[in-house]
Amino acid sequence: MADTPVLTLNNGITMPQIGYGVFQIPEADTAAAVTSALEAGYRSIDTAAVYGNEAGVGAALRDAGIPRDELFITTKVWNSDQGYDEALRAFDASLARLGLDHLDLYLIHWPTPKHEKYLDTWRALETLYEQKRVRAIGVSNFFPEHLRAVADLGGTVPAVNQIEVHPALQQRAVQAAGAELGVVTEAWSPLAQAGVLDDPRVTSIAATHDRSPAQVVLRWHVQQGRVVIPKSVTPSRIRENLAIFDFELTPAEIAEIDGLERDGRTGPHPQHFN
Ligand SMILES: NC(=O)C1=CN([C@@H]2O[C@H](COP(=O)(O)OP(=O)(O)OC[C@H]3O[C@@H](n4cnc5c(N)ncnc54)[C@H](OP(=O)(O)O)[C@@H]3O)[C@@H](O)[C@H]2O)C=CC1
Ligand SMILES: O=C(O)C(=O)[C@@H](O)[C@H](O)C(=O)CO
Repeated sequence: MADTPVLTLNNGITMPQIGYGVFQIPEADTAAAVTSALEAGYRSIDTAAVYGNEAGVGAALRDAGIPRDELFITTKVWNSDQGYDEALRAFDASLARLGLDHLDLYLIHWPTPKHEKYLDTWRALETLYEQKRVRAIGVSNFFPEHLRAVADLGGTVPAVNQIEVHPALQQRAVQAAGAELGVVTEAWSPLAQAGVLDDPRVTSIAATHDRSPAQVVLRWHVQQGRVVIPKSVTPSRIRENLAIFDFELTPAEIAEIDGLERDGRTGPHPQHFN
């Protein structure tokens, strides 16, 4: 297994700092893509019920024969399954598709504030956690007010908030609110779906280190303590994205990449996505 650094979550369990994301990989291609990732050394896989490819992830896991305790598998409850009973049922369906008997991390995919169900959904995740069917529970696309509302329930604090973060959208207020509560930030679309890789500031830093632009952007994330889950279906890129733990950006280089911020959201806005 590749020597991937881990972060310790607020319940004491560890999570690899890099994982492999499978959004937009068709179900028919998912097993092969995940197999490439596992062969490259990834042990953390990020999927979601709505991606429609949990069964492909499960097939690759079964074929790989890697001991279950070396894997870290995340999936997410979709918006239409929010609510206490609905989320419990959605969890069972995801586990069945994955062919697993427990998950490492289960996330509420979006707060969908209009429906006002995310607190009930959170209580369902707490039940699953208490039953030891999932090793950690968290949220995704939560703004500070959603995080605080969950924390104010007085039960389990989310271990992770998976949000869109990349050089063009840094979400510092959301990250700070999470840090205050002990919530690790996991960056989705960490490469801005490749939209920041040809910026001259990134390519110049990459040339200095004899690395690719993607490696520089992923390194910018991990040096700031975030988990990253880049997606690629290209085996050489899958390997390249994992090879980011043997070089270091200087504080000036980090600051230069910080300068790419431009409110460059690529996905839906959490306040309006239901
Ligand atoms: N919680 C949420 O709401 C969301 C979660 N996610 C999660 O985050 C993961 C990653 O996000 P995603 O939107 O896929 O975007 P990424 O930022 O990971 O970018 C993926 C794109 O970058 C390309 N790419 C990957 N590596 C390289 C490289 N080394 N050099 C050049 N291009 C590269 C890929 O191309 P190619 O595949 O052709 O190689 C693909 O087009 C998802 O798969 C999913 O797991 C994503 C969106 C929302
Ligand atoms: O990829 C995800 O995890 C998402 O939630 C979104 O990208 C979402 O599915 C979407 O694309 C809605 O248009």
